Amino acid sequence: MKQLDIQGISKSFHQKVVLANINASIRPGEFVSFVGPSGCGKSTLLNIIANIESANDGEVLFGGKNIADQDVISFMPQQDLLLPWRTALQNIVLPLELNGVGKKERYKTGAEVLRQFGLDEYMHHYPSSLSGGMRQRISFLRTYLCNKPLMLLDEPFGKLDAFTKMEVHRWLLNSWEKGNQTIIMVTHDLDEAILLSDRVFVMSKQPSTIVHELSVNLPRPRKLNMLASSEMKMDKEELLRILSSYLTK
Ligand SMILES: Nc1ncnc2c1ncn2[C@@H]1O[C@H](COP(=O)(O)OP(=O)(O)OP(=O)(O)O)[C@@H](O)[C@H]1O
Repeated sequence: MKQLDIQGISKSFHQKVVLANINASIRPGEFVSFVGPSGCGKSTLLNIIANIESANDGEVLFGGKNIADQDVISFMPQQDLLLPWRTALQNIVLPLELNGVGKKERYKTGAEVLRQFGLDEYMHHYPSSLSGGMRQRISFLRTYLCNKPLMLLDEPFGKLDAFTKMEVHRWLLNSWEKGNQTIIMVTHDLDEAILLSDRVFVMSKQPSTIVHELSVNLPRPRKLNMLASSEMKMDKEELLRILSSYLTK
């Protein structure tokens, strides 16, 4: 059963073809990643799914209907877009506020997720006094608290050090495996793509299309120690082989 259907998406900027006929079907509750060379159009594809950019050709359907007509997406873009006049806590509770959740309840929820992320000490800090990695985690939590059926994440953890990234991966796996949210993530980190995803789509250089689809061999529930497993190694070798063959073309 498919939930999200990306059908024949093409996109050009100034007569230059960036995306050329992208097709992918994603099941409800699936976690998929897109990887590919820098500048191949991964963010552009997410922007089109989120209806921030329009495609020149093709359409994106959710449940068989145009996704642009439905309120089903939460989106974490590469730039954190935190509101500078709001503290970390006030930033992450914004989606709850927009959904009419009362002040006491939204601050309680916000404080709890900040605590789980080890950021409670910074809850009353403004974005300008936070590190890039902290801002990225706040931005992720704000997106997560939108609680929509489809979450789009554009390089969500690229600024985190290895240790913090592991903690966030553990948290995300745990919370996502309990729910039924569909996630599409763009990342440059192949270990991250394999550890978290059900499938990894590989995109080629421009004009970019999907050149490979890896069905990840790791069982669910995923654990961080699977990073050292033979299945992980096998999947990573497959991705590296495909990526390197397209990089030289
Ligand atoms: N609004 C725009 N106007 C003109 N060109 C654009 C615009 N947005 C993106 N591009 C171009 O489209 C191409 C794809 O950009 P995009 O940011 O989608 O790539 P990406 O794969 O996400 O890159 P990275 O991995 O480095 O983040 C690039 O050549 C970029 O310059």
